[in-house]
Amino acid sequence: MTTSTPATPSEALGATRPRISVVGTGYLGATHAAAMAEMGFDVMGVDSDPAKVAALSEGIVPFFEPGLPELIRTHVASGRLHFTTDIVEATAFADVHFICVGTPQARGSNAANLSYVEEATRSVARNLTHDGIIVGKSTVPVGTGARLRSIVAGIVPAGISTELIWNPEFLREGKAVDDTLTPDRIVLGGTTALSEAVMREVYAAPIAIGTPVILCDLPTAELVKVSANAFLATKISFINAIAEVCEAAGADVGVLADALGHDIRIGRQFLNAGLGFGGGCLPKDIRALIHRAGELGATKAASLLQQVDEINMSQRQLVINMAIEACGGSVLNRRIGVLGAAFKPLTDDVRDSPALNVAAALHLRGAQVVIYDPEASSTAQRMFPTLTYADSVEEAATNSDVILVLTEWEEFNSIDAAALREIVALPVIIDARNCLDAAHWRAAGWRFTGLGVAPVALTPMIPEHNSLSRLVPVQ
Ligand SMILES: NC(=O)C1=CN([C@@H]2O[C@H](COP(=O)(O)OP(=O)(O)OC[C@H]3O[C@@H](n4cnc5c(N)ncnc54)[C@H](O)[C@@H]3O)[C@@H](O)[C@H]2O)C=CC1
Ligand SMILES: O=C(O)[C@H]1O[C@H](OP(=O)(O)OP(=O)(O)OC[C@H]2O[C@@H](n3ccc(=O)[nH]c3=O)[C@H](O)[C@@H]2O)[C@H](O)[C@@H](O)[C@@H]1O
Repeated sequence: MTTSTPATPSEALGATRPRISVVGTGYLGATHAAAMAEMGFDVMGVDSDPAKVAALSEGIVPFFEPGLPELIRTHVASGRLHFTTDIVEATAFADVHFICVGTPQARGSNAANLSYVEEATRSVARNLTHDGIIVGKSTVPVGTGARLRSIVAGIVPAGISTELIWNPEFLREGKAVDDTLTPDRIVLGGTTALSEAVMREVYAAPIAIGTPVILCDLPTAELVKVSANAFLATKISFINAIAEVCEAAGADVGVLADALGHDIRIGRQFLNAGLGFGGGCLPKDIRALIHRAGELGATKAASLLQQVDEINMSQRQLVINMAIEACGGSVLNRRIGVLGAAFKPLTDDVRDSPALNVAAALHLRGAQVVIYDPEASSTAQRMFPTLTYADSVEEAATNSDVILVLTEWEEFNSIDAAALREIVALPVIIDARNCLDAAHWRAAGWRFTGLGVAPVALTPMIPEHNSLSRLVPVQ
């Protein structure tokens, strides 16, 4: 890199202020590009999908993410944010190149498919026209950064200096804008003094409000990310395992989770028992970690996470079985109203959605499944075109033999249970996200079942040999 003494870190890259490229403008990249523009940088988003680039260039976000369309429109209009399909244009424009392409689960394996990350990194490196920093943001198995470094070293044009560092992302869909503008932490793996200084300039806004910066080596940065997702997944499977005990013992997992959550060492978040986790990240990230840990001979992590995955997937089967049972042993020709298709509320993302998994499985068993989701009907329709989609809760519920609540959209809390009872064939509801007020539904005459709570009809069991039992009045 430039050896004279630069006034600012970005001047060392030959820029007055680093200009940013974001390669891959999906859920992560589009949000990151918009947030960088919001922080005052000139940004070019690059995507190989021309339709996505065309939409984003017009300020249209091709997926549902609260607050993102406004941010994109603002900065497309301000001229700070551009989109292109041309990597050559982006490498000529920018000094800091964020790699934000997908790392899906490989077909037929638990491993991550790294072909997109590798191709995106290669295309940046081979087209560099001036010194720059390549910043990996995609979630990758440990060891990927080191491998990419050697690839980059072999193809970067002569006379150009570049560094490759890793800066994993922790945003949640549905809260992506806030999470990007005000992250919990900024992890920087494998930086030199120069790249650290440039990244501190890039993240000056969140750093100024106290966001901690964690500097570490490349493998630690890669592992922080997948461990965070693995821990969140473990918390969810833990509570779902305890939910099974609660149900068997007549306890209430919701109350239990609230009580656990008061212990700040545990915390209440990610202790909602129910249908379990899905989405484009948690499932594939724990599987990639199982695979990588296995390759590294780290068998304890692999076997722990294997259990987490198995418990999680068994929740989907549990709900399928509950629906079959509610229909008297077979769902053939029974009408099932499904509320929710997205993998969680506030998104239209249906990648590995537990809701769609359950809905499709029941459809394959001969049920007439009608799905309503406030935002995800179109994405769900693209993935499962043979299922039937409704425009409202009422349409999905009409003549149903059972209703399944599979995504906890806020809207479902304001359903008038009494009015809905009038239009169903049978007033039976399974709340697989434990998000509804059971008392409200039962009072309106519904047979209501949640997960991790004992069936309401059970009478309390008091062992005869317990002398206190004589003191308990018989109801
Ligand atoms: N979605 C999320 O909430 C988060 C995702 N991540 C990670 O970020 C990465 C991206 O995830 P998503 O944004 O969800 O995926 P996505 O599938 O929504 O977006 C990836 C984008 O990259 C584009 N692309 C692929 N190869 C390309 C190339 N060579 N050049 C230019 N564009 C290319 C695709 O067309 C697509 O638009 C993954 O590793 C994921 O694990 C990390 C944190 C949060
Ligand atoms: O790597 C990623 O892509 C991201 O993955 C998750 O974010 P996200 O996939 O958007 O969704 P979460 O909010 O984590 O929810 C994941 C799944 O867990 C389920 N969940 C969540 C919480 C809970 O208590 N119970 C539960 O079943 C949700 O319904 C959902 O299906 C992480 O929370 C982010 O920090 C991370 O950046």
